[in-house]
Amino acid sequence: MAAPLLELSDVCKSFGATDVLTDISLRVQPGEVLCLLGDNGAGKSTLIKILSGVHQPSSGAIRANGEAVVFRSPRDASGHGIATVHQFGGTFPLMSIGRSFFVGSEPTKWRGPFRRYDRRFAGGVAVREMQGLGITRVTDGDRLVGGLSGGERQALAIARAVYFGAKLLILDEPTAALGVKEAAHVLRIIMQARQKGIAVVLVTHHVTHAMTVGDHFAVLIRGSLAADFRKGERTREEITDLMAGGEAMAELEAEIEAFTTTEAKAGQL
Ligand SMILES: Nc1ncnc2c1ncn2[C@@H]1O[C@H](COP(=O)(O)OP(=O)(O)OP(=O)(O)O)[C@@H](O)[C@H]1O
Repeated sequence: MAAPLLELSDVCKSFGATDVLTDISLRVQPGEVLCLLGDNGAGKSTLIKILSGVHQPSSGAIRANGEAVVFRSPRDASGHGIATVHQFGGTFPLMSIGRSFFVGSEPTKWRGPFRRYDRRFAGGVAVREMQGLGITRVTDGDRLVGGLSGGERQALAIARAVYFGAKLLILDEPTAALGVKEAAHVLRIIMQARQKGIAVVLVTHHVTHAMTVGDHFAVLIRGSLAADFRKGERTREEITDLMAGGEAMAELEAEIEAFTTTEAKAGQL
């Protein structure tokens, strides 16, 4: 079997005296969707910041395609084909779709002192790539990003990452602020990326969304890897329990049961 696209071995991260991640070992294979699950504060953001070069591990190792790597900056990670898309697509509301698609590597036309940003080319490519992801309502690359819906912005950011050669997409809560239809569309786009052999690390609180597209699941509890399993190995209830730390859900159920019993007794008096 080929070396994993990305492999973490015993990665730990502390901020001062606070241990945020402890001994995280994980593998991401090409064309697989790894869902990173966990309650608030479990360490998901810290872990994806390590994968994307924003933070460096305090200890442990990272390998990309079997070779030891150190991501000192997001640029290092993107040099290895790792692209992160944040909740609102990380796009610029006051920029046109074309400009936002090419920001940092604007295409130009003409030469020497006449060299200009090629607005038509940029807009055309951005629209074509978004349409390729099923966003057919966007037909004008000069439209402002601010006028796009949340799902369309996610699609723009994903289309951009794929166009520039991402091999691993990190999607941070991509469906959190979306309605049902838009969320479904973003999940479809994730499946399209997967079909192209792109790996996806999907951070989400939505167990249903994770179960719809995930091949591989990692659950973090208080900075440790509480479970690492593949599709079909756990039920929805087991995953929800794990995410809530198990006892929390059991306690809540017991509380609700006690409350219902008391209410029922009071009603009988
Ligand atoms: N720079 C930092 N300095 C100190 N502690 C930090 C820092 N960054 C994160 N933490 C702590 O690490 C823990 C994990 O935070 P993190 O943001 O990674 O969790 P999360 O799983 O992404 O949570 P959420 O789902 O709420 O975004 C939290 O207790 C947080 O306070």
